[in-house]
Parts: sequence; C-alpha cells; structure tokens
Amino acid sequence: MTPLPSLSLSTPSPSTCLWTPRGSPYPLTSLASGTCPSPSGPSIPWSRPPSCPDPPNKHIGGDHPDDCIFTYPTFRNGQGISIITFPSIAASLAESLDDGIVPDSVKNFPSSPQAPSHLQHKKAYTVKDIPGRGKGVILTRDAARHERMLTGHPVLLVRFDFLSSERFGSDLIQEMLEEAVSALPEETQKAIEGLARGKKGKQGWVADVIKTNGYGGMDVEGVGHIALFLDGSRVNHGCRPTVFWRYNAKTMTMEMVAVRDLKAGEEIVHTYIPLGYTLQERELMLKVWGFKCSCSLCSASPQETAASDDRRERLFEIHQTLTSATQEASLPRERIDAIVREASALIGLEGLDPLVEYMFVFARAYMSINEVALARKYTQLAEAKLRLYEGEDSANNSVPMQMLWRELKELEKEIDEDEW
Ligand SMILES: C[S@@+](CC[C@H](N)C(=O)[O-])C[C@H]1O[C@@H](n2cnc3c(N)ncnc32)[C@H](O)[C@@H]1O
Repeated sequence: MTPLPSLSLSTPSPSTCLWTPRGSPYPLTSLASGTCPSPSGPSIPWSRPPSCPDPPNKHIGGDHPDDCIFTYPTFRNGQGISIITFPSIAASLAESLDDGIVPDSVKNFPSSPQAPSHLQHKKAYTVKDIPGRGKGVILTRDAARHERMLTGHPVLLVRFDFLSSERFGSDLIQEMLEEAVSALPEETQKAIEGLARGKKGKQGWVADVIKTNGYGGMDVEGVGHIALFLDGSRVNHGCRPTVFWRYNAKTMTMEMVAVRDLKAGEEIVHTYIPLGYTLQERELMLKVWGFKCSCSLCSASPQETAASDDRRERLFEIHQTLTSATQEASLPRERIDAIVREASALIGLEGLDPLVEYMFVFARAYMSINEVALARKYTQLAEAKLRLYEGEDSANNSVPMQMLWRELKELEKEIDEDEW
C-alpha cells in the first residue's frame, strides 16, 4: 500500500484531485469537469495523505482514476469517516464533511453524535437481540406517524463497483477495507467490529459487514456508493415497514421516519426491497440478501398472508386499470373516485403509505378527465410524500415529479385557453 507521494499544498494536476480543503467555495461543476479546487490554507481534512495503492491488474477496467482511501477522523464530533472512492469524488465531499453544515434539528437529535450528552440519553430506541434475526432496533417509547426515529452519518462510504473490482483483486480490496477501518477512531472501529458476524468471504470481514449492513444506492457525483452507519445498520427488514429512510447527500445525514403511529416495544424495520409485493415475490427478491424473512407479515398465519397478498394483487390491478384508462380517458369521474377510494383503503390496510407512485397514477387519472382540482390535490400529495420519505433534495431534483407538475400546468393552461 503506497501513500500518495506528497501532501504538499502545491496545485494538483487538473485531471486528478488529490484532496480539497474543507468548505471549498468551488462549485460542483468544476469538479465534475475534472478540475480540482486548488488547496488553500492548512485545513486539509484528511488525517493523513490519502492512501492510493497501485492496482495489480491495472490493464483491467480502462483508463479511469483509481480508488484511494480518505479518512477524516473528526467527522461529526469525532465519529470519523473513511471513504474509498475516486479522488475527484472525495474532493466533491469536502463541504459535506464540515460539521458546520449539519442543521441544528439534526445536530440536536438524540441519536446524533453531535447531540449534547443530556440529549444522547433520550434515544427513542435500543439495539437488542431479536430471535432469528441477530440484533435489531426496538422502540422504547411510543412514536407519532411521520416522527423522525433515528438519524446517523456514515462511518464508511465505499464506491460500489470497487467491491467487485478485478483491477484491484480480492486481496488488495480486503487490505484497503481493513486499512480504512483501522484509520478511524478506536470507538468507531469497535462499533464496526461489533457488526461482524464471524463468517468471512474472500474479501474479509469488512466486506462482509458492508455487504450485510451497508446502505446501497448512495449517489455521489452520479456514482453509486454504499454507506455503513452504526445504529442504522442494525435495522432489520420488514415487509410492512414501520419506518422509511431518507438520505441528505449534502449533510451526509440518514434519517428514519415513522410510517405510522408506533408503540413502545415495536421493532423499527425498513424495507430492503421495493414495497408492495406478495409473499412469493418478496421471497424471490430477498434471496439475494441470503436470509429467510421472519418479519411479522411473513410469519403471520396463512389466512393473514393470503389476505395481504390479495390486497397487494388488487393494488397492482388498480394501477394497471388506472394507467390504461388514463391513456384512453375511458373512465367516468365516479368510477375513478371509487377506485381511488378503494386503493387508498388498501394502501392504509397494507401499511404502504410511502408508495408515492399511486399518487402519480391518481393525479394522471384525474388529468385525463380534466378534473384539475383533484389532479392538483394528488400532485401536491405526491410531492409532500416525496419530501417526507425521500427528503427535500430528492424531491427537488425528482424528474418524475417535475414531469407531473409540467403535465398539470399544461392542462391548466389548455383549459384556461378553452374558457376564453
Ligand atoms: C442490515 S443487517 C440488520 C442487522 C442485523 N440483524 C445485525 O444483527 O447486525 C441484515 C441482516 O439481518 C438479518 N435480517 C434482517 N431482517 C430480517 C428479517 N426480516 N428476517 C430474518 N432475518 C433478517 C439477516 O441476517 C440480514 O442479512
């Protein structure tokens, strides 16, 4: 493992960003085009020169930059973070690393590492053994629908494709992952070690922890990463989830929001797979995770699971009916009203409130018959749900959401013009 040749503040070459000072004033576009913010001042956040080993199979994978290990041990009040990614991507995270970017509402949340100690004791949950599921997260008090239950910041952030990179090969991947952990503060290292379950794949225990406990789909500069949180990584899967998680990339904050009112003693579970499928479909999807689901829905009586499957199949049918009726404008208002009522009841019974997709379908069904007020109501509901369950940033940047608003505005304009 060879560290970068120098940690001097001389200007890096434009095609390789080695690091960037915190609070970089440079816009993201300059990073996307491969230009590095020039380091200024002594406040380079990484604790040591980023470690960039030479991949043994450099001929595999083309002419892209190689992944390095970047560690910032004081991240979020000393929790620390190690990142394995391309240098330009690490540089783009500089502003997010600064603890000052975290809003007070997150800083003062009881599970935040930045919370004052008297608040840290007020967590709404405890992590404990759950028969057949390893550890899990259990509520210690009642919670209201849409309340935040848990927040956290990653301790490890790893470029997804790095984990299967033939260019690096299993031995070097294992070595780099272990180095990334050992560069973190001791308490964080211990917490990560606590997630290990004894089995060891060919890339070692850290890769196993990341694959079992990591959160995928973390997009940084358009590149997929996987993140490891501490308490957040203990949350088990549930096919009727009690919480939904959202991630704010700018502040690197994951938050879990209650889907419904919850009682003390209930388990906090989120879904590892897309929502709303039947038992058989879920079993198939969960195969890649390598466990048999024992959540409350999967272990319910055969009658209960059959009734749940029927409701979920009916919801799919409604989706199809409304989608094709929208294309043909073939359903009268009363029929759409009845179907929307039925679907809303099914969503409630199955605990599928975060299925924003249905709000889109309802809005478009009403648009197809020029019922602008109702179309607007469901467009607004879709946006509110996106904000709640996926977070402000995702909602603001959601292309499907922007398309839905555009369709509604065009319809309103057409109707206005006809009335004149
Ligand atoms: C992200 S971890 C969750 C925390 C884990 N239970 C622990 O002790 O660290 C995912 C693993 O937990 C277990 N698990 C999660 N949800 C489960 C469920 N619904 N049924 C059975 N096992 C589950 C599986 O072993 C899975 O690979």
